[in-house]
Parts: sequence; C-alpha cells; structure tokens
Amino acid sequence: MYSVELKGLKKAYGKQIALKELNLKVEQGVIFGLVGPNGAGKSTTIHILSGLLKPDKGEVFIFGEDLKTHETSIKRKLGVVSQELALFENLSAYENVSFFLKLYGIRGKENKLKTEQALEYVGLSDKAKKKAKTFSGGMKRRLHIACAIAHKPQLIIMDEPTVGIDPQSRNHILSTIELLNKEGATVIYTTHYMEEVEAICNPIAIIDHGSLLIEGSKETLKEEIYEKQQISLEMKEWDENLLTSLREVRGIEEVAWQGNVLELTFPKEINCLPEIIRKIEKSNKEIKMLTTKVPNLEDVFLKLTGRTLRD
Ligand SMILES: Nc1ncnc2c1ncn2[C@@H]1O[C@H](COP(=O)(O)OP(=O)(O)OP(=O)(O)O)[C@@H](O)[C@H]1O
Repeated sequence: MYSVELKGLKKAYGKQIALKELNLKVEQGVIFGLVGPNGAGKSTTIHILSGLLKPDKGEVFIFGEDLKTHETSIKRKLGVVSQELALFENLSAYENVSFFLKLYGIRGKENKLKTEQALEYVGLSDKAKKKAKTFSGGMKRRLHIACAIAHKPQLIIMDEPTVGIDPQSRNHILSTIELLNKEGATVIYTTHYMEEVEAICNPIAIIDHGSLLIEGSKETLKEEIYEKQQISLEMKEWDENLLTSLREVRGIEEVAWQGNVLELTFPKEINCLPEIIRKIEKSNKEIKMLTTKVPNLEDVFLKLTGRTLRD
C-alpha cells in the first residue's frame, strides 16, 4: 500500500491550469522530495492533499483510503506544515502545542506527554513557557512544526518549512524531519533548496507545468539524465601536442582546459580513461590529480526544466 497515490489530478484557477494531469505514488516510510520551479503546481498539490482544496478531476488515496469519502479518518493520520504560520502569539509554546492536540481530542496525561515530546523534537523544551510572540522567525517555524506533528501523524506534509530562517533553526528542522521519519512517518517535502533535497530526500519527483516530469531515487535520476562522463585532469604542464593526441582518443567528444586543468568529455558507455592515461604517459607529462565530475540534482533539474530550482 502506498502512503499517497494521486491519479489524474487536475486543477485550474479560472483559465490558469495549475495541475494538468498529475499522477504520483509515494511509498511508505520515505522522505519524498517534491520539487519544481515556481508555479509548477507544488502548493496546489499539497493543498489538495491536505483537504484545503478540491481537485477538478482525479483521485487522492492516502494509506489506501479515498480522500473524498474518508476525509475525517485521513486527517487524523496527517500532519501539515503549511507556509503560513498558525500560532497564538499570546499563548506560550506549551499552550500552543497543547491546544492543537485538543483539536484531535487528545487531553489529560496524553496531551501533556505529547506536548512535551513535540517541543523536544523541535528543540524548544527550554522555551516551553515563553509566549510565541517573543520567538524569532525560526523558533516560530519550529513551534509551528511541533503543533503539526504532536499528534504523531503517519504522513507529514511540509511546504517549504525552511524559507527565510536562520541556519540553526534550519538544521534543527532538518534533523527533526529525519527523526520523525526514523520513527516511521512518511514525509512529503517541498523546498527551493536543492541541497536540502540532496541531504534528506529520497526518492524525489520533479514536476513542472502541472505534470510529473520524472520520479525515482536520486541515484537513478542522476544516472538516467547524465549521458556523458566528464573528468578533470590537473596537469603539472601540458602542450598543444598533448591536446591533439587526446582529441584522437576513440569516443572523446570534447577536450577543454582552464589553466592547468584539462576537462575531457566522453559518452557514458565508452570508457576512454585507459587510452587517455596511455596518451599522457606517452607525452611524458605528469597528472597531479584526476577527478570525475559527479552530476548533482541541480544538473538533473536544469536539464529537465531548463531552470535552476531557485530561478
Ligand atoms: N489562487 C490562485 N488563483 C489563480 N492562479 C493560481 C492560484 N494559486 C496558484 N495559481 C497558479 O497556478 C499555478 C501553480 O501554482 P502553485 O502555487 O501550485 O505552484 P508552486 O509550484 O507551489 O509554485 P511556488 O514554487 O512559486 O510556490 C501557477 O501558475 C500559479 O500562478
């Protein structure tokens, strides 16, 4: 059973099509990165998943249940960290979390226990008695997360939870997500920071113009997208004769240089390296260092969408 299954989701705001026909499956127990350029349809998808918005067409299944017919039971399993903060400024951190738990019917001892645990998860235990209005932006964001996850949801949906906050709170949030995931929660995570996706998400889905472009493990995406191999050779010295002989290596596509570094490109399926090494030895030149360019997710994203994630 999938934690989330979206089938043929369509949504338009007037003439503006936000989701063309989105199909997506999220396995249980993963931190699923949902990324896409501005206007790709991520927030629309998340709003539909959280029941805030109805799709024009298509189906949403959460843990096998249809969102249309099982909204109440699904909502108990769901924790949504939206972009908008929903906190009571004049209540303490403890009172805020406790209030949200009461909305789920959690009272008494269990309420106390879960409130304390949630504050601990986000690193605010020592600020439990302080009013939300005295908190920095990053601390408010962490409190907001505590409120959303205190009832121990099986599925946590996070819409850019680290935008515009200090590095300390950001690191706290990332490790909270990893902790919640280790304890069994599935997390759907959207962000404009590709380094966060690299650090905590797997698998990922890239969407654009309201449709899925690609979905898979980070490793598979890099492998599939990257058709070329690139190596850099830092040379003690090199000359034109060496460049000419490297250009003759079977399969080589490009020989470029920057200072003392030669950059060679060849197709993934041809191993040009032994021949390259032979040519260099023959020329009596010395390699100081050899590095392989490893593609990153930003390369994958750029190739598929024509933009960088933060464009
Ligand atoms: N309330 C609305 N009214 C009209 N158009 C909207 C509305 N909300 C979103 N859209 C449009 O729908 C498309 C998808 O928007 P959505 O907010 O889902 O994208 P996104 O991927 O979350 O973008 P971002 O990364 O900028 O948050 C965009 O073209 C957007 O302009």
